[in-house]
Amino acid sequence: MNKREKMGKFCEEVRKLSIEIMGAITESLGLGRDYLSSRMDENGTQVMAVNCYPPCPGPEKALGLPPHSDYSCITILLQNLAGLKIFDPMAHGGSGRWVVVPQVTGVLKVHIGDHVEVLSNGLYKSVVHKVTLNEEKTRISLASLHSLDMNDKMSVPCELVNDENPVRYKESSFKDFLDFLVKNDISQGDRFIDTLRIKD
Ligand SMILES: O=C(O)CCC(=O)C(=O)O
Ligand SMILES: [Fe+2]
Repeated sequence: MNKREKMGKFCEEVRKLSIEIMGAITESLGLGRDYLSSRMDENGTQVMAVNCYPPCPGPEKALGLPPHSDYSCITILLQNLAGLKIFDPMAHGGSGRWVVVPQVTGVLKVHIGDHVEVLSNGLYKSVVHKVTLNEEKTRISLASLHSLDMNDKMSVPCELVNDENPVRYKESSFKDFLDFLVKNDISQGDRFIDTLRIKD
C-alpha cells in the first residue's frame, strides 16, 4: 500500500469507527444506536485536518492552536507527540485547569464536539482544547471531524425535552458554523456554541 492508499484506508476506517461511537452515544441518551446513522453515514461530513507544528524556539510564547471546541459531533485524533491539552472546567473548585493528553503510540483520542452537546441538550459537553508547541520536534496530528451534512441542522431531540429539561440550544448546521467563522475571531475565544445556548 502506498501512502495515498494508506491515508484513504485510515479515513474509511476512522469513519466506520465514528458511526460506532456515535451509536454508543445516542444509545446512552436513550435514542437508540441508529438515531443518527443514516444522517452520518451516507450523508455525513468528514473533514480530515492534517496539522503540522514545526519546532518552536520559545514554546511558552506561542500556541499551535488557540483554545477552541470542534464544530463536529465527534473528532477522532491521532498524534505523534504530546502537545494537546484539554480544559477540565470542574478542577480546582470550578476555576478549571489545563490537562496534558499523553502520547501513547497507536492510541486514538475522541473529542466530544459542539454537535453532541446540542444533541444531548447539554448532558455531554464539548471539550475545549489547545495545542502547545515543542522546542525540538515537529508534531503532526490527524484530526478527523465527523458531522452531519453541510445543511443538516442538529437540534435537541424531543425525546430529551420535558418540564424539567427545556430545550437549551438552538438548532444549527455546519454551514451556519462556517458563516459564524467568517464574522468572528475564534482565536480570540469566540465560541459558536455560546451563540446557540438559550438563556433561562
Ligand atoms: O493537533 C491537535 O492535537 C489538535 C488539532 C485540533 O484541535 C483541530 O484540528 O481541531
Ligand atoms: Fe480541535
